[in-house]
Amino acid sequence: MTTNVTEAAISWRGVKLRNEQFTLGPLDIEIPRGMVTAIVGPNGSGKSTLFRSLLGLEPIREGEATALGVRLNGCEDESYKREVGFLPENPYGHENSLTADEKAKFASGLYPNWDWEKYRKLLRHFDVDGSVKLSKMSKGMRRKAELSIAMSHDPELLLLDEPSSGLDPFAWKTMLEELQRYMEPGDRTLVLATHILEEIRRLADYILFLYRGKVLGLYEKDRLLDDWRTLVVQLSASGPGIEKLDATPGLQGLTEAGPGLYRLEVDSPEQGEQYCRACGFQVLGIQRMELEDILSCLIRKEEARR
Ligand SMILES: Nc1ncnc2c1ncn2[C@@H]1O[C@H](COP(=O)(O)OP(=O)(O)OP(=O)(O)O)[C@@H](O)[C@H]1O
Repeated sequence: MTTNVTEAAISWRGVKLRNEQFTLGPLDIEIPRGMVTAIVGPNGSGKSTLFRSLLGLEPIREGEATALGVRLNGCEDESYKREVGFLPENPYGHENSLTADEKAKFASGLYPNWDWEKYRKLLRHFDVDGSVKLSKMSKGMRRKAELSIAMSHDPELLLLDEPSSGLDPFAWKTMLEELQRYMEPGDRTLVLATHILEEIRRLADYILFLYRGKVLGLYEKDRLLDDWRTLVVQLSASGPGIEKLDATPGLQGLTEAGPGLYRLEVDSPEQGEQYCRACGFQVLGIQRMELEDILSCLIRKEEARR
């Protein structure tokens, strides 16, 4: 799968990761550079596994994977990791006894671009006291501290696994502001896994849908929300039958909503509507689709294929 963006920050070709219970892939994806990509998918679809593979924590044994131009299979190139910031889904237990400042001190030794001023500014903006032990912080406070640390070397690639988990609405707003500021120079790439639709609406340029370890699609968010519509169509007893509906241009999903009444999910609504009218069907309504409905439709399609 390719986007229309020529340069990719992350590129997978036939990548497969496997353990006893789970297979992720094969993945063929290009995540565009300089953009925000949200990875969206139900629990257990492989979002965190995918992040771990980018950090070398899950070995890639099949396929070709590159990130920031570096080949990741068997990668010993630590310089790549200096350009990456990572916020894991769950905090690391072995860091519990550290204060945020102590963890930051450790990180400052790993990242040549570490910026103490940036770190302090982020802590101030998030209202976190860096002298408190991570284990003594509330869940949200720790999240904010760890996010500040992940961003303080101004990484070229920022990977955030459910960053807003535990954040209150004010902290969430601060996080959005900081992430938007991070993207401002134009050459940074942010990839985040999230279940928060509002976060996707506000931040994402692209959406990568994952389901049961498979990619259902990589879409430009604005196009996706513009293009996908629900058409409600009434068939008449004397007119053409349901088999005609199956040929609707851009048809993604079709459900019966009542006697002779059908709900069509389409990704080319104008052609779909024209076609339905030309067939003599009555188009009773056209509605934009929400992200969750688009994801449900893609999942139903994938389930039908399995
Ligand atoms: N139906 C299931 N029941 C139990 N475990 C599952 C199921 N489906 C997948 N898993 C497990 O989920 C793991 C993949 O999870 P991963 O953390 O990468 O997903 P995720 O998309 O980040 O999920 P979450 O949204 O819950 O954080 C696999 O190791 C697999 O064993």
